[in-house]
Amino acid sequence: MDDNPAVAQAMGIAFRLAGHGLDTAGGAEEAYSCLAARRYDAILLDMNFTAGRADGEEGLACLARIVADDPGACVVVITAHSGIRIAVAAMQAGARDFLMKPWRNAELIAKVEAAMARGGAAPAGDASEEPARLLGESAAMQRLRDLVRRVGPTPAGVTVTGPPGSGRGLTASAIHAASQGAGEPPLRVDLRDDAAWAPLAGARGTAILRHPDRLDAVAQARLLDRLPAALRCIAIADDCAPLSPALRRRLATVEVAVPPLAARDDDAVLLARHFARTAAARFGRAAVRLTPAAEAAVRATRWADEVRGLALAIERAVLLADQAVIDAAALALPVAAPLPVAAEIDFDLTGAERTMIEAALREHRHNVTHAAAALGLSRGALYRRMARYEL
Ligand SMILES: Nc1ncnc2c1ncn2[C@@H]1O[C@H](COP(=O)(O)OP(=O)(O)OP(=O)(O)O)[C@@H](O)[C@H]1O
Repeated sequence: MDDNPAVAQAMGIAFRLAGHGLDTAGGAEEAYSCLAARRYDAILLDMNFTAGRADGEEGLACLARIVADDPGACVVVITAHSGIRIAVAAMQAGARDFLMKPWRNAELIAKVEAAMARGGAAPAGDASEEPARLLGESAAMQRLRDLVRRVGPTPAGVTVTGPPGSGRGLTASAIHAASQGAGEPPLRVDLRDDAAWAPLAGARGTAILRHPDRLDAVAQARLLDRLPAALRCIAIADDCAPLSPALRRRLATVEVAVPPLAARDDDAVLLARHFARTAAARFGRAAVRLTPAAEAAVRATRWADEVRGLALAIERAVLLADQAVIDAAALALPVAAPLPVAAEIDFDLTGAERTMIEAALREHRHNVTHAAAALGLSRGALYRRMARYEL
């Protein structure tokens, strides 16, 4: 991760010549997106990525987040020649090694290979699963990540609640990845399916149990009987209320509530960019960018099926895009809401425009210059529309 494309390009060549692949990210958001999409053997992290900064604080914050999400991550930090103090702080914070700029390619490759070899153990979690990294910079998501880190290492029964599609499964996986048993894949059981209960007999390690709240009282009592004492349980439910007190004690010592997208500030846009990036890579497309109007639409939409609904809309738009951009029209909103019958269809473009402008103004704290840029309008054009809609 380096904000200087020339550095990233030079390192890319050096690594390819040494027989390794290298993905590059120009900033923290892109780096987290890459790390959420696949597992990496090593991460090279520049310690300053805003022009003019040299205190290493950005890099240290990024390192703390990477290591907190995956304590086994192999991070090698890159500092300027004068940055020995920053390098020491990074080593104390969990980096495996550091490299000074300017670097020699042979030293760069040797350090990264040695750091990987020192790690020894396989990455946390099951390598066949997607990494359990919860993206989002909102206060609500930071609280969720904190809670995951606190309850993950304990043996407590945890129930993850929230709206379907909001990331409950990913959160359950993140709790497992933060636990002592992270090296072993969890047993996954959809409790609605009687036939899927069999592996619970004598099971050890961790089980991720879906939908205990959909069981009736008799089935809940049967489940309680079947759960071996040594099994750590992470449940996923719409709500804890339907659980009997006894089952609640076993499965929901702690409830971890995943917030709906609507409570996550600007995270929908960040996730949309992430899904555009991963979908483009998956479908073999060149990088696809969302226009400011598309981002405003993402922000203003109440996504049916939450994050999953948003991901679906972005993936479809990437597939259908004939250029390297996704505009608001390509999102085909509203996404997963049932289509209204003909008499109810509201072709109110004016209302949609007003909503988007309101969202952009809110987002940019009524800074007209920034809101206009986000909407792809000139300041004058935005002022005219604000006057028209009496905003
Ligand atoms: N914060 C997040 N960061 C990155 N990806 C996310 C995030 N939240 C959800 N996703 C992705 O969105 C999709 C839906 O999430 P997930 O399957 O965890 O939802 P869920 O709440 O378990 O849904 P359901 O219970 O209906 O199956 C997944 O592909 C998941 O990786």
